Amino acid sequence: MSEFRAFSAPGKALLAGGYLVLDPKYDALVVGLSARMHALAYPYDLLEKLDKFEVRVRSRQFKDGEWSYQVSPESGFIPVSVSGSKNPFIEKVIANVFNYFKPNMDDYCSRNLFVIDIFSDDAYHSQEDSVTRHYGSRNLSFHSHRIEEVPKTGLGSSAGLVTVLTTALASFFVPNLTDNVEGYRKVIHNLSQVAHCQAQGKIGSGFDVAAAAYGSIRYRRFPPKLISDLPDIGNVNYPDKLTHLVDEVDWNITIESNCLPSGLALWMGDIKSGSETVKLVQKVKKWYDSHLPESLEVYTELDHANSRFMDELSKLDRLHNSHDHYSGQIFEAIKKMTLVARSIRKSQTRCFRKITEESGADIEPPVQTKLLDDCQTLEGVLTCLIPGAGGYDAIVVIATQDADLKTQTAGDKRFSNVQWLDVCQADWGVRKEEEPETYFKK
Ligand SMILES: Nc1ncnc2c1ncn2[C@@H]1O[C@H](COP(=O)(O)OP(=O)(O)OP(=O)(O)O)[C@@H](O)[C@H]1O
Ligand SMILES: C[C@@](O)(CCOP(=O)(O)O)CC(=O)O
Repeated sequence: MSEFRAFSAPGKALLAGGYLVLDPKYDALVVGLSARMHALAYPYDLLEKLDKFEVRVRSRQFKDGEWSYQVSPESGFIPVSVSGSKNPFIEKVIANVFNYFKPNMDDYCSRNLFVIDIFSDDAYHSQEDSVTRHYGSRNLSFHSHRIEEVPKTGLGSSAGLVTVLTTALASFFVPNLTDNVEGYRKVIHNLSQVAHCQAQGKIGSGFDVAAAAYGSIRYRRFPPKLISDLPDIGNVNYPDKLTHLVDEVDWNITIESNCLPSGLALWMGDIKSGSETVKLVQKVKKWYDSHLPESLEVYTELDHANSRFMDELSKLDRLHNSHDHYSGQIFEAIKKMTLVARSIRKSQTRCFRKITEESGADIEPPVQTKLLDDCQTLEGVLTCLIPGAGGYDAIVVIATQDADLKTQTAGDKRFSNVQWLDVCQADWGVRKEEEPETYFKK
């Protein structure tokens, strides 16, 4: 195989199931976004050292955005940095993809250098201190800071990176993957979950990786033990245990396509301040354990509201697919959905406010409740919510397709902290991008 090829994976917004989804008992709804992470894989190249592989990952939109690692079968494919700088997500992808495919040095003796360029769409990061450059047929932001220093908008950049990099790197070992991503989606997903979990310190539910791999879905997590039980990378048993986990083990996971009905639009507003998910999760866990059995009742109420929300969206989606979009029945269904969505939001707000007050984790602080209430007054809005872990990061508004929130909120002081991101729902997961040459700098 000697062709250039490109892949991309979507960002995410968790619309229902925050915190609960950390427990394999509860479902969550996550939508894939139009903002995507891209990987351009170059043809094989030759590295002078014939007893090693080298993976060179370049992310040129960020200062010092280049990471090179060498691996060899003798050392259990433990990546060794040769560029001096480290990126834990890239490192774990390399370790797992190599341990899974176990390439033989002899088969790759003149093809042992793998070069991959990463591009991320603008909505993932704050655009301050950046310049726009034409890159191929795209406009991309180039930042004057290193990746870790650029503020994120919370769209799941690490999950997108891990998933698209896993796909691109795997395409060196399985030539037919490029034209058959669908056939390898499960392997890509499972390997990406392992790598992301290891890089992140095993704290997340994996909903962001699942959305990067599959797009908009109803998601129920795998038992965390599946990954924590793996031996350390480098252990002689690691390759076999990993392969068994990826190919044979039943992950007991739910991944079902569940997207927003096509007549509705998702708006995502970035708020000019942020929250730290890890700290929020720690506080909520502590609250949950110390407030049983009452905390279980709160989770049960939340879960009930979340399930109703997902079911109503699915119902509306089915109706949309079987009717003319302007039929009276659709208008009636949207009107009904608006009422149902508002009662669901009331219930969610009551629960999140209670958790906020009792745990000290600002999941839905009063200013955010007020902002959501203000959004609710805008024309065409069905419902609004605080995505993911909540806090001060972002809001999501679900509106009819003709509602223009940018125009409605322009100059309105109530929304002065909100920056509407240029994203919409795009419910497909990782995929091949046609015309990889459109990524080349002219
Ligand atoms: N374009 C990129 N190039 C290289 N590394 C990246 C890129 N995007 C993300 N990363 C890696 O992912 C890290 C950010 O991951 P983190 O999980 O903190 O953010 P996130 O996934 O965007 O979070 P959230 O779930 O809140 O959206 C970066 O510090 C970097 O290591
Ligand atoms: C709190 C949690 O349930 C959601 C976090 O979502 P986000 O990263 O804030 O989009 C954690 C998780 O599921 O990984």
